Amino acid sequence: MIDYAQALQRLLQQVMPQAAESCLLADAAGRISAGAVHSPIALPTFDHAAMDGYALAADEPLLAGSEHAVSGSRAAGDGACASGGECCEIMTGAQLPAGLNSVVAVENTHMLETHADGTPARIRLLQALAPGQNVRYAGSDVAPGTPVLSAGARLDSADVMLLAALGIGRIDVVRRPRVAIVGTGKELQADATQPLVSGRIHNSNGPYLVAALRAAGAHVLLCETVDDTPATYIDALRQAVDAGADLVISTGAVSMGRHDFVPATLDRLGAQQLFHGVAIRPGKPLLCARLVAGPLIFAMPGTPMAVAAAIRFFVSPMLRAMAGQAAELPLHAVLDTPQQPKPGLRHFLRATLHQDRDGRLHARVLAQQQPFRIRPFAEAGAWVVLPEGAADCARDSMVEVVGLLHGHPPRIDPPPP
Ligand SMILES: Nc1nc2c(c(=O)[nH]1)N[C@H]1C(S)=C(S)[C@@H](COP(=O)(O)OP(=O)(O)OC[C@H]3O[C@@H](n4cnc5c(N)ncnc54)[C@H](O)[C@@H]3O)O[C@H]1N2
Ligand code: MOO
Repeated sequence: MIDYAQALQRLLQQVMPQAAESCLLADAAGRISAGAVHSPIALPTFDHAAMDGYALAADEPLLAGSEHAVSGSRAAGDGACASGGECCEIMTGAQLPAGLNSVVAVENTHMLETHADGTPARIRLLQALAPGQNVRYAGSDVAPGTPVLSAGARLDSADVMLLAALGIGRIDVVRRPRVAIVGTGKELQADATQPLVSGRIHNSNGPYLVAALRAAGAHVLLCETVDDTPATYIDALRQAVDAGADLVISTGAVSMGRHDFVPATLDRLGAQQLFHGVAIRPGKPLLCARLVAGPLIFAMPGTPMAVAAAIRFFVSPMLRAMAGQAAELPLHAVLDTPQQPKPGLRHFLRATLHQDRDGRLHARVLAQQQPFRIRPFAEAGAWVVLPEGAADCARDSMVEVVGLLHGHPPRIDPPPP
């Protein structure tokens, strides 16, 4: 049986980068940038006032008590103009009239006279004014040509704000990987709204996979449930291929039982197997292959935590590589709960995290780690990863932690009482 690193390497050798597509900026949050973006303009776009007050020409500091004749008034949105004198009323955001270079806030002035229409005619400074004070200069936030987004970046709302300010209304993003899900098992009751028939269970892997894959940025094409016969499975795979799937995920029937037909069926279909069985817990019987028609198939064990681990530690790195994203950097935490992992296996454990008073991150591996248990997964905020050679992990040893899904940071809970 191969180890995790070998399995991942085989998988990543199969990566085919996703094509790019153009996306409206309004729809871009959560998408992955397909290329670097450079600023087409300066930000701010012109020198403008940071305060409501008066714009003045100050080659050197203007003294407190100095008096200035006011002509004109500028508001945000007014076009460029030349100054009509030594001082002009100005509002926050208004372009500085040519020839004026400093702004005094209105509360730091005293109005001495007004024009006939009530607008300011003469003011006195109550404080000294330094040259350039209260002016936001063109390009001081972003100079034209500055890189503002790198290829492979996941766009968040802050990126949307920046790109919108730069007037970028469309952006090239990586096309969402298209995924088809096929759950196998005659125990799965198709209609979740009906009371369970004897021997049947509700399908939890299907809805989990739809939610997790969508949260990971994938487009879920279909989520089918089939029984334990090769014919229905093959039919569902055909549907997945016809729908244009880049990846197919099936669950169940990959282990040693008499009804575990998936490995032999994929063989019969001529699928090129990358691996079947990885030295991990949970999820050891995981099978990965390339279907003759093109897409990769992850044939996951049916056990719920085997599915969750396969998504997090195999599918997620694959999706990142397809999107041109670098491998994730894990966090590290102090282990509060000693562990005795089985030698030779990489363990993926459900855990909660908290920070101590010194800001150090701590991990508590949840007590019930059997792979059929779903409740501890729902309580967990992170995965703890213990590598194959971890031996006994004493309390206070440092362990690797990652969020429950890629692109989603681990959840940090309040410290336990
Ligand atoms: N003799 C051996 N038996 C088993 C071995 C082994 O090495 N030798 N490995 C065990 C391990 S580890 C795992 S994991 C499971 C994997 O089995 P399968 O991939 O064949 O999966 P199934 O038997 O179809 O299902 C396992 C389990 O999960 C439940 N299940 C299946 N699909 C769903 C679903 N969509 N939603 C919720 N639950 C589902 C299913 O009812 C079973 O309880 O094999 C061990 N056995
Ligand atoms: O690999 Mo299985 O999920 O341990 O039961």
